[in-house]
Amino acid sequence: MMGDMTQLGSVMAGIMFVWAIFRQLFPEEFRRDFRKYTNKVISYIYPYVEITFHEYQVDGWFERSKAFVSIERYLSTNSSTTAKRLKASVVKDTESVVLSMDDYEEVTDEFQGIKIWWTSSKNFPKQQALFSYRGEEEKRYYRLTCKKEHRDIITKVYLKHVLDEGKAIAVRTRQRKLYTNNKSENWYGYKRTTWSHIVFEHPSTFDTLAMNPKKKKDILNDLMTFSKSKDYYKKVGKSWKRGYLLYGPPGTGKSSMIAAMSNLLEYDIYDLELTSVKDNTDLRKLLIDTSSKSIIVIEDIDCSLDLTGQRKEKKEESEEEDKDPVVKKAKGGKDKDDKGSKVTLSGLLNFIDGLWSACGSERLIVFTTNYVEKLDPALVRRGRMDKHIELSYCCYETFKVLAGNYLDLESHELFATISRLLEETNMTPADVAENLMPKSDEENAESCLNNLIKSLELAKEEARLKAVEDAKIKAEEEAGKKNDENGENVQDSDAKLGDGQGKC
Ligand SMILES: Nc1ncnc2c1ncn2[C@@H]1O[C@H](COP(=O)(O)OP(=O)(O)OP(=O)(O)O)[C@@H](O)[C@H]1O
Repeated sequence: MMGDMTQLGSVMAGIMFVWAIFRQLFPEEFRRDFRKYTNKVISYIYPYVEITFHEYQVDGWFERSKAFVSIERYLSTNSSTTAKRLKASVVKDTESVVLSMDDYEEVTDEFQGIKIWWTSSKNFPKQQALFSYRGEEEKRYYRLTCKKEHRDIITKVYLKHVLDEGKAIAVRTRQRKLYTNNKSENWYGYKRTTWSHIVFEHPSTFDTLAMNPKKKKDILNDLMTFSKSKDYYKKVGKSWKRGYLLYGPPGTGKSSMIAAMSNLLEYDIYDLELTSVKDNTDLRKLLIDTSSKSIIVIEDIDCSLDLTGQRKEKKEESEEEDKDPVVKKAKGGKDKDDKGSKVTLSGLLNFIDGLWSACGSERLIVFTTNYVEKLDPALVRRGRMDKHIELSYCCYETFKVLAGNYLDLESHELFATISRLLEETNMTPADVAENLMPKSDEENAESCLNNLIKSLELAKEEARLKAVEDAKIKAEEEAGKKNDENGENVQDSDAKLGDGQGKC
């Protein structure tokens, strides 16, 4: 053993000696040329092609290359069963463990009968810098090797397949987020609005959503067609986005539908609070900061800003405030200089379909309102809000979905009474759902249905009394008008929710 060690030591010493002589005799330039030519010769006879994908792009210090990330995801599904050494990492966005092949591992892949070898490796920095930055750290890379004759199919078809598949895996495994905008101030006092997010987990789906089945199917088809229409939008020269206007009384399922849309398409949600947006520039910045595959929601658009179709009148009122005719301070009217939102209708229209709106793709823009008739027609015209969806009071079809969800009931003898009562009175799906929920262990499906019947009868009676009261007030007003020779201006009371609204 001692003898072997001595022998090995003398061999090593010999090699070092020869290397030192070689370095002295042949300067660095010569060695570089030598390497260049040997590489050339080898490339003639070497039957393989190698493509390297670095983790960080030359011009991107801190951002990992998208191709590298996609390949990592793609290989993680492949390599976790074939590679012998795996590396586990927790992905920040998903907080789930992702297994990928460890450095210096090799896995093989097969595509259309072609064999492809993937290796992972890293380069080390030449010297350790005092202040390390991205360029001086270890540089990881993946290397693809394939036979020369397969070069075309690998570069033109296989790589696209890997990148697409990697992206799809990332979408499948990511956790969706719910973003909201807040005012923030950086260390030098500059105020701007930024997005903050939480993980989005909402149980609402199109299965649990109670509405007319035909209408639901139509919306589902529309959404699915949209999500698969990338090429179509490109062909017709439109940016890949679609506007939805959801309107109806409170508690009819507008928010539930947005959650169901997000769960169906696996999109993030950006819940935009317009009153916190300083001005149009701020709004544009927020838009640029949104990602693709997302739903941008502005809830209660009629309350967010005054966009009620009275632009001309507002123009006169607000001329001193701003040159733009529709500048209006946020609801609650705050000081113009600082707190109030100066977002204008034109700013909002630009947000929806201006040039900037084309950055990012595969996006839904959803407005919700309880008072559709109050919105400026320009805001909701087709092309901007492509699909107008009315969510209305509970009808029998809606009730049947809720009864299935809440009580596991498909039919019951009390259904006929409920059907009749629903035709005679207005009750939101939220209220129907509340009545169907068992409140104690003693309650069963039948007692819940009876609770609903009682509530419906009560609501019917209340509506009758209110109608009598309204008729009385109206009659008094008419009489007052007649008596008043000067014709005092009596304002109409606000339209009551649900009056004249259809169901389903
Ligand atoms: N169509 C529906 N299908 C299933 N559940 C519903 C439906 N409508 C309302 N609900 C139930 O009522 C609750 C409130 O509904 P939701 O918040 O979606 O109504 P909304 O129309 O957005 O109300 P608002 O205008 O006040 O925001 C939901 O959490 C859900 O449980």
